[in-house]
This record gives sequence, C-alpha cells and structure tokens, in this order.
Amino acid sequence: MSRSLLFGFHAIQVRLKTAPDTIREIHFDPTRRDGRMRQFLDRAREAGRNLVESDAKRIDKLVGNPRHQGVMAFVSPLPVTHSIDDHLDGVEGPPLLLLLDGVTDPHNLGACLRVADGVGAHGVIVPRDHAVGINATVAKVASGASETVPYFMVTNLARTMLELKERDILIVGTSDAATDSIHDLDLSGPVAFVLGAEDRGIRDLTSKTCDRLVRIPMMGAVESLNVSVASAVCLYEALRQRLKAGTATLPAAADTPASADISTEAPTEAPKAD
Ligand SMILES: C[S@@+](CC[C@H](N)C(=O)[O-])C[C@H]1O[C@@H](n2cnc3c(N)ncnc32)[C@H](O)[C@@H]1O
Repeated sequence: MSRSLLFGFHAIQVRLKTAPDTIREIHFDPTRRDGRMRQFLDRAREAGRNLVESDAKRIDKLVGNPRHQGVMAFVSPLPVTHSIDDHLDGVEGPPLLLLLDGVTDPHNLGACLRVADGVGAHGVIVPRDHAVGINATVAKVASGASETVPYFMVTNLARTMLELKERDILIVGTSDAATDSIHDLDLSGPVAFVLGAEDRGIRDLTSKTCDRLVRIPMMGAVESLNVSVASAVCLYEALRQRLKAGTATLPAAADTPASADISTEAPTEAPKAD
C-alpha cells in the first residue's frame, strides 16, 4: 500500500490512529477554524506530527483535487502486509473476502474498501495487472478504510482463487446474468465474493474458477448495480447470515467507530456511476 500523500479528514485521522509515525508532515488551511478542524489539529498535535500552515490554493496544488477539506499529509508507505495465507491464518471466524476482477475506477475501489471495512471483511484482493492501486483518491473515498482493510495485489487471480479453495473458502462469483439468487446461498462459512469490472463484468477464466455464480435480484428496469453497491449487497447478506448463524458477532457498542467519532459532515464523494 504505497502512496505519498493523503487528503481529507477521515483518511488522515485513521492514519493518525493506526500508524502515526508514517505521517511526515500535515498541511492545513488556517482559515478553516471550525470544530472539526480544531479537533483534527488537536489529534495531530497529540500524535506529535509536524503541522504546516498552507493556504487552500497551495493544498489544491499539492493534492491535485479540490476536495481535501483543507488538510493533506505527506506520508511514508505502510509496512507491507504479510502473505494472504499468513494473514488468513490469523483471522478470527470464517474468512470473508472481496475479490475485484478489473475494477479500475478509484472511486469504486474506495467505495468497495469502505464497505469491506463496514462488514469487517478480512481483505480485498485484486489482480495486479487489471486494477487500480491505492492512491490518494482511493484513500479519500474510502474514508479511512484503505488504512484498515488489508489490500492484496496478486499476479494471477485465478491461481489465488484455487489457493483459497484449498482453504475451503467458497468462491462466489457475481453476475447479473447468473440464474441463482445470492439470497438462496449459505454464506455463513468461509466465503470470497468475486465482483467484476464496471464495463464487462468478471473475466471468463475468473468466472469458470468460481464455485458458484449468483445474481442480485433486479426488480426494475436497470440491468445491473454499481460494483461498490453490489459489493455492499453481497457482503452485508453474508454478515446478516453470519450473525444469525452465530459465526460472527457484533462489536460491543463502545468499540464501534460511530460511537467514538460522530461526523457531522455530509459525504463529499459518491461512487462513480457505471
Ligand atoms: C456494473 S456491473 C458490470 C455489468 C456488466 N455488464 C456485466 O456483464 O456484468 C459490475 C459488477 O457488479 C456486480 N453486479 C452488479 N449488478 C449485479 C447483479 N444484479 N447481480 C450480480 N452481480 C452484480 C458484478 O460483479 C459485476 O461484474
């Protein structure tokens, strides 16, 4: 997960919480004096980070995107996570994974990471050659989830799927052309969902390597959902079943981020429509 800058409150705040030492310098717009900025600066100071006053124009230029909310940070890459196998050896409960086959839009990837964090998924896996890396836009849209969800870029997605099968992980491909409904499948055990590219869906070899292919029912005139929305439907259906089956438990109220950090700011970025 290497990138050199982060922008927006959420992305930087999560990094402040999870790996403050990797933040080299934070630039902020001193003309923004609201409570959110004050709280952000307090946290940055508590973490001993280097704060630099910059005007909004300079931050615009550094970020190359005006949606920075007056804050950006130069960061060092996070330490490389271990292999998927090592990672799965350490997870609690049945693994829940999201495989994205060719999702190249940073807004969609960011939104998928955000959903993956929301359900407590154990990782997102993408093929190195048909994917977007985690850049500042992805991190901003992910609202901090790019800092928390393990992200694996693999050389050969089909081979990785075979390796996951050896761990008894059910590989569930998704397509609006499939005949079986996702709601009829038992998702309470180890599961990896495979979602496809915005334009052409999952590739043939990827599709053939899945154990099952399912569709999300579409009741209206539209044929398919945006990939991040489809990810949310799949992952939350799995979470719902796991909670019911007792293979997952909700965190205690005090552990949920919402109870600790209530944001009053409306979301600034929506997933790009497919
Ligand atoms: C915008 S859709 C791609 C549509 C594309 N025309 C296709 O052939 O699949 C992006 C991805 O979201 C998932 N998806 C969207 N709508 C779906 C549905 N109704 N059922 C199952 N998966 C869906 C699939 O993984 C799909 O590859």
